[in-house]
Amino acid sequence: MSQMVRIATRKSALALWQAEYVKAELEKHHPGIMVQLVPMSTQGDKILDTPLAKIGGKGLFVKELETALLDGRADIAVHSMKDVPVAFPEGLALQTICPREDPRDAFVSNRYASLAELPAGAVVGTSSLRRQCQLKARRPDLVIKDLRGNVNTRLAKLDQGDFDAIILAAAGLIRLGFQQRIAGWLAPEQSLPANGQGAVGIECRADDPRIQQLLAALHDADTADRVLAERAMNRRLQGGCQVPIGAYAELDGDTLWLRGLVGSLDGGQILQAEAKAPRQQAEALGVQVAEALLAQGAAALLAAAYQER
Ligand SMILES: NCc1[nH]cc(CCC(=O)O)c1CC(=O)O
Repeated sequence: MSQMVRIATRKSALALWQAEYVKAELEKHHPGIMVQLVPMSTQGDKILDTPLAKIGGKGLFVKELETALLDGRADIAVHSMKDVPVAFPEGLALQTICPREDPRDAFVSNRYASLAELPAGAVVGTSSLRRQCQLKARRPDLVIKDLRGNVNTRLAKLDQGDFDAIILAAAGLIRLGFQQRIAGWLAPEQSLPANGQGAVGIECRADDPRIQQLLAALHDADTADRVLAERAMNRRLQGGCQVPIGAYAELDGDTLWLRGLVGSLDGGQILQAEAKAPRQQAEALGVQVAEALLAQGAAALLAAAYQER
């Protein structure tokens, strides 16, 4: 009998792209396998009019998918690692991390070629506190407005003229075929990416060796070690909620280089720390960079960001 795998996925274009990608990879590595998508709506998709940080943060995008796994309605769930809370539920495993797409933030505008070209008072759309604080630190003269919705919705709002520019993850734009809309890339020095940005992870039941065996072929160890360090940093700094934190790791041979950032919402204060370690010590590296940020006062900034919501 042929193997069957059911993929729980959100219905947004990006989520469906990622699920189709995993389906195609499974079919490539395991000829004859049957793969089925099980699309579902999550709280994060239903509530579109409120800033994410106010309604409980990123976990809203994954909870329904995880329930489907635990109920046996699906075998795997495909996530943007950025949206997966750092505290992980019991009974589930997230061991498979696919090769990372471009992790940078992208500048998208119909009028201006770069951030530097934006005039004072220009309106920039982003809903991420991380992007907001780094943007305000660099350009306090800009007006930052909240921008929710999936990638297509955000582009539509830009095209309607609601914003002079918007900032989005390059990965989502590239995956959906909107690469030509990227006017400029923000280097990590300008906008340190979120932990896991650009990486797709596959979650399954912890006690499902059949599925785990099938997934092994899709795993990318380089991406996994980078994301492990990034998530360890976020975990040491707090829990799950949306906060102005950047965490970005690169690999040079077998050496991981992790950079971390915590900011105030108004961009008035930006704390930064970085360290290097052998890739085998990814988690310890994350904790080390987090502690360097805490030593500079990160806890107070995060508490203030939490209060303001
Ligand atoms: N928070 C929504 C979300 N989750 C993952 C991506 C982009 C793709 C990725 O980072 O893998 C996006 C959109 C964005 O931030 O612009």
